[in-house]
Formats: sequence, structure tokens, C-alpha cells
Amino acid sequence: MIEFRNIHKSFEEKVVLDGVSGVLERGKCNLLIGASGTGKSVLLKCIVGLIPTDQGEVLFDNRDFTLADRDLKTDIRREIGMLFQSGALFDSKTVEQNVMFPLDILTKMSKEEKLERANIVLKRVGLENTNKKMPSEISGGMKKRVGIARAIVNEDVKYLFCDEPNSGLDPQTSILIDDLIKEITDELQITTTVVTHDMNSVLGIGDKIMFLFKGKKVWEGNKDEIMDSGVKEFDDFVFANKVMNKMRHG
Ligand SMILES: Nc1ncnc2c1ncn2[C@@H]1O[C@H](COP(=O)(O)OP(=O)(O)OP(=O)(O)O)[C@@H](O)[C@H]1O
Repeated sequence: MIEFRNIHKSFEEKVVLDGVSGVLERGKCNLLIGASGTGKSVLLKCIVGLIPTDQGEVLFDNRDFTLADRDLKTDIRREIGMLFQSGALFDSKTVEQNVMFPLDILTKMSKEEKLERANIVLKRVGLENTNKKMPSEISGGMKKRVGIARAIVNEDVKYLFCDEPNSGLDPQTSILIDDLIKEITDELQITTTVVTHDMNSVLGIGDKIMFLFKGKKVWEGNKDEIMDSGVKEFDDFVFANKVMNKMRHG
């Protein structure tokens, strides 16, 4: 479980996050949603410490990351897996080398141990027998699977963060990737956070949904509660989607 409290972040004069608080629950897919430019990615980066906040606290299972000393920060970082928007695979490394990379930098495991672990997670994401392929030789959906394998390769991982995992994917592949993220969350009982503006994802895997608008969280709920949120900004976002609008008005 991750708790973030009163997060503020501005870039020069521009206020991006204006006092955002929330709880990301363990064993659930927690979704951060909102229109383009509302600060979803900035919030995710503030939570994982990639961007310093101006104000606010982030607690990973009651451990204050903001005030943590170097050792505790390193411990928490080791428990974080990230799936980046672009996939962020190293083009010059094979699939296997990409997946083993976090183990190279975070652990003292032997080559054999790292390989064994990489093979386990590659199998889990449905990519056995792709070890020696280069990223340029595999599809967009497979690249995302490699990204997921890399994010969970470290057995210590307790927190998984995915920034727009469906970007660049067709709708069917998007659903497969969403389902995989959901299954892994259930299996490992990790705290998963997904940044998205894809309504299919919201309906498919939104165990807990937080909607950001102009730097504030203006609605929170689950996928069964989105039809009658009672919040205009949220309705405008949800029902801009034609399918959702049709579901509402028949
Ligand atoms: N490093 C930075 N320096 C200055 N401004 C930034 C920086 N990072 C983000 N911003 C600004 O913060 C705002 C929010 O950006 P963010 O990427 O969080 O949006 P988002 O909600 O994730 O949008 P999208 O769905 O388009 O990815 C944008 O106006 C962006 O230009």
C-alpha cells in the first residue's frame, strides 16, 4: 500500500499538482486517469521519486520515502518495478539482457541465477524462446511484455508502476496487456499503479480509479461507480468517449 499526501509540484510558474492525496492499494490495479496534461505522469514520477516534490509525503507501507535515509531509499527503490510509456528497452541489448538489467544493477546474483530468474518471468509473460531476439525484431505488444518482465524480474518487487502501458497498441493487444498486468497484480499481491486515459482499461482493470483535473483529484471510485459519479469534470471526460456515451444514453 502506498499513501501520498498533499503533493504539490510546479514547474516555474506552472502549477501541475495542487495538493493531491490518495491511497494506492495492495493487490489492486490503481488507475490514475485524466485528460492530457493534467499531471498524471508527473504524479507518478513524484511518487517514485524521479521528480522531487515541492511539498507532500509519500509512504510505502508506512515507510516515509520523502524523509528516508539513503539505505531506506535504496531498499524501497529495489521494491519498485516500472513499465515506461515507450517501453524504454535498450535497443542494443537482447530481450534476455534487457530483462536481467535490474538484477545487474540492484543485486549481486550470479549470471546463472539472473538467467534463471529472467527465464521465469519471460515465461510468465508468454515470451519463452525470445531470449536472444533484439527489440527491433519483436512487435509492440511483445516489447510491452518484455517491459513487464523486466519490471517484475526482481523478486523484491512490491510496487509496479505502469505509465500508459497501452500507448501505441491496437485495442486487442491493449486488452491482453491490461489482463496480464491485472493477473500479475493478483498473483504477486503487489500494489500496481497505472497511468492511462484509455476507457477500455478503466472499465477492464480499474479496481480503484483516481481522476485528476487541473492538478487536483476530483473523483475517486471503482469501475462500477463511473456511470454516476456526480462530478461534472469526470463525466465530461468519461462520456467524451462515444461508446461510453452510447452506454449511458442507449
Ligand atoms: N520536466 C518538466 N518541466 C516542465 N514542465 C513539465 C515537466 N514535466 C511535465 N511538465 C508539464 O506538466 C504538465 C503535466 O504533464 P504530465 O506529463 O504529467 O501530463 P499527463 O496528465 O501525464 O498527460 P498525458 O496524458 O498527455 O501524458 C504538462 O503541462 C507538462 O508540460
